[in-house]
Amino acid sequence: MSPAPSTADGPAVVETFHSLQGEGLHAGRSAFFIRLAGCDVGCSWCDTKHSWPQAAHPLRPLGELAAAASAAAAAGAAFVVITGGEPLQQPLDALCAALAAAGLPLHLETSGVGQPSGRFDWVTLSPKPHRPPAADLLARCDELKVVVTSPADLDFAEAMAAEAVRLRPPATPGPARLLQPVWDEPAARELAVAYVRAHPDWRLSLQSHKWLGVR
Ligand SMILES: C[S@@+](CC[C@H](N)C(=O)[O-])C[C@H]1O[C@@H](n2cnc3c(N)ncnc32)[C@H](O)[C@@H]1O
Ligand SMILES: Nc1nc2[nH]cc(C(=O)O)c2c(=O)[nH]1
Ligand code: SF4
Ligand SMILES: [Mg+2]
Repeated sequence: MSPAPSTADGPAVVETFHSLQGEGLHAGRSAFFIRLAGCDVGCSWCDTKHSWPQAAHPLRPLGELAAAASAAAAAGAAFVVITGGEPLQQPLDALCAALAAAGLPLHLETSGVGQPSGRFDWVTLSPKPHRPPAADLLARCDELKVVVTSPADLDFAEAMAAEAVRLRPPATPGPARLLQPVWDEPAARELAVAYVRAHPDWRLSLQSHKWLGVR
């Protein structure tokens, strides 16, 4: 009989699921999600507050997560999304190395608060005004996805986009620019829609999974 898998080498995980990417430039594509536990960023409108206490969630063995990602790949997932909680609050090198066995691109959803680690094919940075992101994430991210609750968030979004460009070598394209209205607030939706209509560098990101009622 083989020994029970060790959890000592795995991260604390809230949930894993196979759905469609609901947000950002890859919205609408089949994706396997790994939601890591732990976040101390404290966004008042966070839709995942149950993920905040890391110790409330079980450690999952790396081999089990890699096997789940491989099964999702066989079932049609086009990429793996590591989200949370705040994924940068756990070390990601070993997790990314283990997930390579599934052969899927790895995407990261992060606020940029924490210690950058791991190797990713796509980085979504959703910076928060009260906890500015690490400069290396801003310099490397593929998309900038700013949650909009008030007009000040639009100024913050422009400042983050300008900084992301400033931190890159000359003539390097900046990240894709997305505004995501905070969920279920019509005034925030109107603000984001009006801004994108007048600013062609920006595009709207809706949390389409919530509109669809899927995970
Ligand atoms: C739950 S967070 C996890 C990843 C990471 N902690 C972060 O904030 O980017 C996933 C995404 O959902 C966004 N988000 C969280 N709560 C939201 C809400 N109520 N409305 C719209 N977007 C939200 C975050 O800004 C982030 O882009
Ligand atoms: N379908 C779906 N797409 C998502 N994109 C980012 C998510 C997240 O919570 O990070 C998320 C999520 O929770 N569900
Ligand atoms: S950083 Fe992400 S997970 Fe943490 S509180 Fe903010 S939205 Fe929620
Ligand atoms: Mg979500």
